[in-house]
Amino acid sequence: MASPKKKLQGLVAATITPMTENGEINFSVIGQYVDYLVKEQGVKNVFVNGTTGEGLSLSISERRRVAEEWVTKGRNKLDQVVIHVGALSLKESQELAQHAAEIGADGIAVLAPFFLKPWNKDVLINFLKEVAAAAPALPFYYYHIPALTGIKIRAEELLDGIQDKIPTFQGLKFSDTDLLDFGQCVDQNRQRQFAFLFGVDEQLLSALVMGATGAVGSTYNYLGKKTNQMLEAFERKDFSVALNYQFCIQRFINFVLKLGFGVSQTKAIMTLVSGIPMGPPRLPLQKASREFTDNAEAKLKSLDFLSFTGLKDRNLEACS
Ligand SMILES: CC(=O)N[C@@H]([C@@H](O)[C@H](O)[C@H](O)CO)[C@@H](O)CC(=O)C(=O)O
Repeated sequence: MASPKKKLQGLVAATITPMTENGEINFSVIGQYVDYLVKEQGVKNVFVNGTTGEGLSLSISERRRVAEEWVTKGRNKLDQVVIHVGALSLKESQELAQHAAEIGADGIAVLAPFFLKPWNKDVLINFLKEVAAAAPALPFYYYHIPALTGIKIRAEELLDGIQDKIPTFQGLKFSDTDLLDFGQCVDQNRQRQFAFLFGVDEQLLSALVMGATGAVGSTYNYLGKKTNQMLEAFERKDFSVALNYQFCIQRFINFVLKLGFGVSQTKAIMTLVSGIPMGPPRLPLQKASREFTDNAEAKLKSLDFLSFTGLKDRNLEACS
């Protein structure tokens, strides 16, 4: 069984994989990226090679190198580095899981294989179990993201008895809006010390009420500080302040969702806010348009999410 080390909690940034203009991974900025998350956003956990990190668009050797870079650069700075090792091939997933253990990662996460699909819970568990067994000392997280995998097996069902099959099972990364399913995962596992990590940033407050112990998301790369303020307000039971923060964050996410928001746009926003060049995404994704970035920048400024003295006086819709 995995050593019951520190529980993964609080905000976890779903990391972006920085790329150069010609589509190669830009390893050279990852150290700077770690410092930015810790110092500017107060985020000390990362989820590497997931959706935001374009993990499934990288080669296996690239995924290994990205994981190594985050573990190395995060040493003594980050609390936990969790590596997503899901793949369509069980062998590749096992190789990545073993590699994560060798380099000293703090945990692994796996999503459901989504081309040749597991059609029921038992088959999916068998797949996850084989991957987890390749890294028997590492905490294992299931990455539930049905809108992208097309696997609709409810997380509640999957969690039922999961530790009997996967002794290293430590938690769930729940990237879905079904709060009934999420709530039941928490409710039915109260006796267990699982981490329940919510993955829909614009709905995090509702998930905290349901018992989320943390959150993994793309926006914590650049809205980590604001979201941490929401978590702090929730902790001290100042719910109206927490709601105010959530509404503010929603105003931004709602705005960009209407423009068309995904990994490419996350890269553009993060470049703008952090000043660290994240580069373009890899095909089949397309670079965010200039128009998108300009609109996102104006919105960030109007919400006071990006320092800009010009608007401060009018403070159109600033959040505090
Ligand atoms: C579909 C998707 O990309 N969801 C994001 C959210 O953080 C999402 O960007 C945010 O809630 C805005 O909708 C995360 O759940 C993804 C994630 O954690 C990952 O990159 O692994």
